[in-house]
Formats: sequence, C-alpha cells, structure tokens
Amino acid sequence: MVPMKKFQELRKKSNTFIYKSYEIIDNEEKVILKFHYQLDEEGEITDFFHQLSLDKNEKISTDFAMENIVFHIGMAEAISYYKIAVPKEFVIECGTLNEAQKLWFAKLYFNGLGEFIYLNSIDVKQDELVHFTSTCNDKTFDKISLKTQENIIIPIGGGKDSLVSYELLKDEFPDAFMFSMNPIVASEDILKKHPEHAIELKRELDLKKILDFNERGYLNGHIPFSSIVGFISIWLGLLYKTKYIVLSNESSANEENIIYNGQRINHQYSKSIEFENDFREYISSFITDDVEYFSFLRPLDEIHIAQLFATFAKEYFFTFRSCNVGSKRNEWCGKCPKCLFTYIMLCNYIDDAILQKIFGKDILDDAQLQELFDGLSQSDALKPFECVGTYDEVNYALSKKYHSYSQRELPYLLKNYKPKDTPYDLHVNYNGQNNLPKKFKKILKSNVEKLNF
Ligand SMILES: CC(=O)N[C@H]1[C@@H](OP(=O)(O)OP(=O)(O)OC[C@H]2O[C@@H](n3ccc(=O)[nH]c3=O)[C@H](O)[C@@H]2O)O[C@H](CO)[C@@H](O)[C@@H]1O[C@H](C)C(=O)N[C@@H](C)C(=O)N[C@@H](CCC(=O)O)C(=O)O
Ligand SMILES: Nc1ncnc2c1ncn2[C@@H]1O[C@H](COP(=O)(O)OP(=O)(O)OP(=O)(O)O)[C@@H](O)[C@H]1O
Repeated sequence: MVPMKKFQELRKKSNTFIYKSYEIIDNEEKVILKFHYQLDEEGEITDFFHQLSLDKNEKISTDFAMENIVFHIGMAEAISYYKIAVPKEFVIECGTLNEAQKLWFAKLYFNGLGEFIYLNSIDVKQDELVHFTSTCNDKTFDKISLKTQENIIIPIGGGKDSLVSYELLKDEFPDAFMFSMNPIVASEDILKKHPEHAIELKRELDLKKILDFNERGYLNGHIPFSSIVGFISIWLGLLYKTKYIVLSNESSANEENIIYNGQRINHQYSKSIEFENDFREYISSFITDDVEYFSFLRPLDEIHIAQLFATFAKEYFFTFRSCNVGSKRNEWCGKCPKCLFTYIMLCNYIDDAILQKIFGKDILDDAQLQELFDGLSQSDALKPFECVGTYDEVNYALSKKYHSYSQRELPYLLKNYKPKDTPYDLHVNYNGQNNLPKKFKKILKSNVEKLNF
C-alpha cells in the first residue's frame, strides 16, 4: 500500500506538470523534434528534455506547417514524465486545447495509465486525475491539409503481428513503408531487408532523470505506448505523404485484465478499438483528414493471426521476437507471459522441433511456468499485464494441442490440463467493430480463406 500513500503525499502538495515547449529542427540531414517539460514541486523545478530524430531522405518532404501534429506528439510523450508525480494540474504553455480536446486527453491519461493506477493501488476517478489548462490561448492550430498517396506505413514492433500485416499487404502495396522506433534487433533485421522503405526513428527519453525519480520512490508503471506510436505515425504519414497508417492490433486487445474501482484496467488500452475509434475521431477533427489510422488485424483473433504468421511469414521464424523482456538482448526470455502465450498460439501450426528451436526449449514442458500457465488459461486468474490474448484463445489452442498427443507423453504443463469440450467460437468478424477500408478487408478475407482450420 506504499504507492497509494506516495500518491496521496504527492497530491497533497500543489505540484504542477508543465509542457513548456516543442521545437522543430529541420536541416539538411535530419528532422529533430525537441520537447521540454517541467515538474514543479512547490517551486522546486525539474526539467525534462525529450527528443525524436529522423534522418532525412528524398522521400520526406517537410513542406507543410507541422506545429499542430508536433505539439500533439508532445502531449502524448508527456505521460512518461507526468506519471512520476501524477499532479492534478497540467499546464500547457505552448498550445491551446479546447474543452473537448482536454476531455479527450483526460480520458487517454486515465485509461492509458489504468495498469499504473491499479498496480500502485491509487484511488482516483477520471475527472480527478488530471486537469489541463493552457496559458497561451492565442496559440491555436489549423488543421493540416496536403495531398497523400495511396500507400501505407506499417509500424513494426519486432513481433509476429506487424509481420503478418506486412506479408499480407506487400503485393498490393509494393512501396509500403515499415516504421520502427528505436528498433530492436528483430525489427532492424526486417528493416534491413527493405532499406528503401524503412523508416527508423530515434526516440530519446530523459531516462536518467526518470530512473533517478524511480530510485527516490516516486511513482512508476506502464504507459500507453501505442498512443505515442499513433501520434508519431500520423506525423510520418504527413512527412512521407502516405495516406494509411496500418496497425496490427487484434480483437483480443479490447479485453481488460481486471475491473478495479469500476475502471476497466487494460494493459493494451491504446491498442483497443475504443482507443482506435477515439484516436481516429480526434485526428480527423483536429489534425488532418489526409492520413488515416486503423488496425488491419482487428477482425481477427490471435488464433487466426498465429496461423497466418505460420503460413505466410516463415522467413521470420528465427528472427521475430515478441518477448518484451528479452527483446533488448534479442532473445526469447522463455519465462514471461508473452513467451508462453506466443508459444501456445503457434504450437498447433509450427512443427514441434522448429518451435522448440525458435524458443530454445519446449516451453510447455517447463514446470516453472505453471503459475503463468494458470494465469493464461483459467478464467478466474488475473490475466497477466502483457500483450496476451483471451482465455478462450488460450484454451482453444491448448485443447487442440492436447488432443494431438494421443499416445505420446504429454509435456509437463499439459499433464494436469483438462481440455475444454465446449466448441470455441473463433472470432473472425469482418462486420464487427473495425475501421478497415474496403480494399483492406478484401485482402484480409482472401488470405484468411486460404487457411485450413
Ligand atoms: C520494454 C518494456 O516492456 N518496458 C516496460 C517496462 O520497463 P523497464 O523498466 O523494464 O525498461 P524500459 O522500457 O527500458 O524503461 C525504463 C524506464 O523508463 C520508463 N519509460 C520507458 C519507456 C517509455 O516510453 N516511457 C517511460 O517512462 C519506464 O517506466 C522505466 O521507468 O516496464 C515499464 C513499467 O511497467 C513499462 O512502461 C515499459 O513499457 C515500455 C513503455 C514499452 O515500450 N512497452 C511496450 C513493449 C508495451 O508494453 N507495449 C504494449 C502496448 C500497450 C499499449 O497500450 O500501448 C503491448 O505490447 O501490449
Ligand atoms: N518500437 C516500435 N516502433 C513502431 N511501432 C511499434 C513499436 N512497438 C510496437 N509498435 C506497433 O505497436 C503494435 C503492437 O505491438 P506488439 O508488440 O503487440 O505487436 P508486434 O510486435 O507486431 O507482435 P507481437 O504481439 O507478436 O509482439 C505493433 O504491431 C506495431 O504496429
């Protein structure tokens, strides 16, 4: 319960978070965005400097007024610094938001910090968490209007999902761009294969200061990373004159981990359809109509995505990394929920020997993973705070795998597992909540139809 105490202690003070400025440096070699934030703890000021940089090439044109989108990238990036002391007052000194925009960001901060609120045992309601005020009411932004091409940018995370999108779309869009921010080795390997279509962006947090605050007992936790990718990718769409930003978020990202204080706590909030719908509306209302953001894989569940990966993305079997823990060392850690979950999703579609070579072991035979296994497969357990799918998806895959053993000895984790007899309803829903333009839906459908269930 210490964090709640820390939260109360921090909120008792009249602390303020300040978005001081953004700066655009556009020279021959690079476009650099610099952001300056401050935490004002009753007069004691800490400055934070955050930076994004992009190498220039002939495909980029900076021939438009980009203040609007850059200011908004700064609003999304601020959350990494804001979360340190979560002050109620958030003062914006470099731009103006109207009431609807303030409410929009209050919702993003509240839900995007849901896991943080839960794990720090914080008791706060959406309208109490953060209060935005602007001190420069004359600094408003016009919407950006420019001509974009029928092309796509696919943000690449290094895991299987964005690779599926790329593989399914590359024939229709031979000039598709792949964008990776601070690419891990797995993403770099993919970008290197298509250097003329690679967009690599360097993101520099003021990490030393964040870590210093962490050490001093200030608050820490998960932030809505995908919302940051979202605003940055809209900027890239404008720079590269590209109409579509194609995310690879699946239907199960909509499911919460737990309900806490009436709040749906979802680790993947900014990958959910709720966020996607809000984001699309915000972009078209306040930023631009010329770049469109949607998730290509939204109609699918994880089972179909895994089978698409196993069928169409074989060349990446030994390079993709979905594990966030091991990604910095370019390995599967073999111990985290994401490793176990990815293994379970793929185990019916990739040969056992190959899968064990990819992961370095038969993960289903690792007795130490029993607790995680239960967390993923039992509906009364707390779903891990990671990018993992639903209990139904996990149980569908496990039951199918279980039955495939017939006479062979079961691996440790399947020995005590009771396969589920109720038929699992696979969630392919092209008419449900998704934002796929018609031609993307057609491409997705035709590839899913090639799968063999
Ligand atoms: C790689 C990773 O998963 N990191 C999460 C982890 O952070 P950790 O301390 O283990 O290492 P670092 O990532 O190096 O962070 C060091 C400190 O810096 C802070 N920080 C980091 C990135 C950032 O954008 N802002 C920051 O303030 C961080 O708090 C540390 O103090 O645990 C953290 C706390 O739970 C997570 O916040 C880190 O997550 C990263 C932001 C990250 O990139 N995560 C994505 C891989 C991720 O979780 N994606 C989700 C998408 C969900 C969404 O709604 O966006 C997913 O795949 O489900
Ligand atoms: N560093 C990054 N740069 C650009 N886009 C990213 C980055 N990290 C994540 N993304 C985007 O966010 C999406 C969600 O990330 P996530 O890790 O869930 O997916 P993934 O890496 O494609 O696959 P997997 O679920 O197997 O890890 C990715 O599909 C990608 O579009």
